Amino acid sequence: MSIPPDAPILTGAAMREAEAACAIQGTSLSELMDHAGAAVADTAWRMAAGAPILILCGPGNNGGDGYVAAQMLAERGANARVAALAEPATKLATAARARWNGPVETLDEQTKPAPLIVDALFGVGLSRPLADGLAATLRRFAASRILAVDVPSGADGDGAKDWVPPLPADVTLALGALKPAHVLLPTAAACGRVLLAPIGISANRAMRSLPAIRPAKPRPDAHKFSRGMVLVFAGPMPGAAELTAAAALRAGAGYVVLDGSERAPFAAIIVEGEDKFGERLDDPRVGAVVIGPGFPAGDELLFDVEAVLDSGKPLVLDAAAIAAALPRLSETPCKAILTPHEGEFARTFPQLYGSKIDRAKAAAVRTQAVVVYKGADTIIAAPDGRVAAAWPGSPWLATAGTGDVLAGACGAMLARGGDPFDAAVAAVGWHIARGQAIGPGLVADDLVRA
Ligand SMILES: NC(=O)C1=CN([C@@H]2O[C@H](COP(=O)(O)OP(=O)(O)OC[C@H]3O[C@@H](n4cnc5c(N)ncnc54)[C@H](OP(=O)(O)O)[C@@H]3O)[C@@H](O)[C@H]2O)[C@H](O)CC1
Ligand SMILES: [K+]
Repeated sequence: MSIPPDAPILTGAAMREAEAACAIQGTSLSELMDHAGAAVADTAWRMAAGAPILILCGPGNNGGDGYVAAQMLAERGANARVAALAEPATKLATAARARWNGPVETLDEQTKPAPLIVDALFGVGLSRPLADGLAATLRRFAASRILAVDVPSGADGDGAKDWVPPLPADVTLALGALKPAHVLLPTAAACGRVLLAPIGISANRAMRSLPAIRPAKPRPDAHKFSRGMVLVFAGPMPGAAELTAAAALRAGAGYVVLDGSERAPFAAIIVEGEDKFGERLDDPRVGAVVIGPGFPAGDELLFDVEAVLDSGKPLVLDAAAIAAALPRLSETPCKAILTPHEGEFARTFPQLYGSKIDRAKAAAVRTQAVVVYKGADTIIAAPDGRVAAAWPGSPWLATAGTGDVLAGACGAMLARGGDPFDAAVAAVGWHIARGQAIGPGLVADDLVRA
């Protein structure tokens, strides 16, 4: 599974806006469909490598892309058949079908498979789950190679419904931009390798996939404090904060202080008693404070979180510290990153609806903080509407303690100064890169070892 890095992500509504802007600038929808169909034909041609191809066409413009591709493949000499679910229901799809010179079979349980199936049944216009009979028909093709046009049919393009496409794709060709369905579970797992075909629209880039991961080199004149000083506050379970502190150092902080713990995970980490925490908050060299790892919810934490908020320092709030800070966050002017996992998010923001992206964005607006909504499909959202989607990440990170490590990496990136959204993106990228590099057998401690 893979996703093109730093690629725009558009919802169905944003896609329609981009189409409309294209039309105003003189590019017709039918030209966009020609570009889409050509990209589908090209990808199918390579995937089939001379083997027969069956193109499944739906009633809308997704089906239109399928007819255009079928005609282009036939003109290239490919052995291409077309099976349709219904008559074309749009002008564009009707015109595309009229251009297809071959026969159109009826798609049903008798339809003979082919080594490559092009799924052009439904794209971003799907409005309800697929009928059971159609889903069963599609499952019969599971042994073939599958190329999905725009999204695997049955997926909600906006990722707001958890409908699972019955025919998972080997390759999904996203048209014009990625869609939320490509980066959010459960649909992301059905997309296989996602490729992006430019079709001529210009996409808003506020929402993007994670950029390619490049480790940032320290400046030639760097010293330990210019690289950022991180203060980690340990709770009653100090092992978690030790991981956090070690991760901050490993992710590039020049100096890390761990308050409230007795053990230093590395000799280079300064350990101090809990009573020193207030004093340290006044240390002007502290570039970021991380609080939450190893804390159960409680008043004691509330007091410390208040102190951090009063200090005005950039901060990373994890686990129980998120709920403790919530009442004051939006009116406290500070740079903050919140790192809730699914359960913490649901408890903290129970009244948010829509896709995981919609909910992360709403939480960022509500708290005026950057929200790293963790999971296999981590979403990073800023209050100004920027979003980065981290799918497919690394499945090896699904193990205890990796969240503590991520909080430390966020602290390190935040302590450098600069924008908290960029810091969170860099931290998530660093975390995934380590997870991918270590792979099988990963335990959280490995992420902070050399
Ligand atoms: N965005 C662009 O710039 C371009 C996109 N292109 C392609 O167009 C599709 C989106 O096309 P659209 O026509 O809006 O929608 P679909 O083709 O996905 O499907 C809509 C039709 O399907 C019917 N429908 C919806 N849900 C179901 C269902 N569960 N079962 C059966 N039928 C369903 C729907 O009928 P309604 O009853 O809901 O009215 C429509 O008939 C995009 O994904 C790209 O592939 C073009 O290439 C142009 C550029
Ligand atoms: K499709």
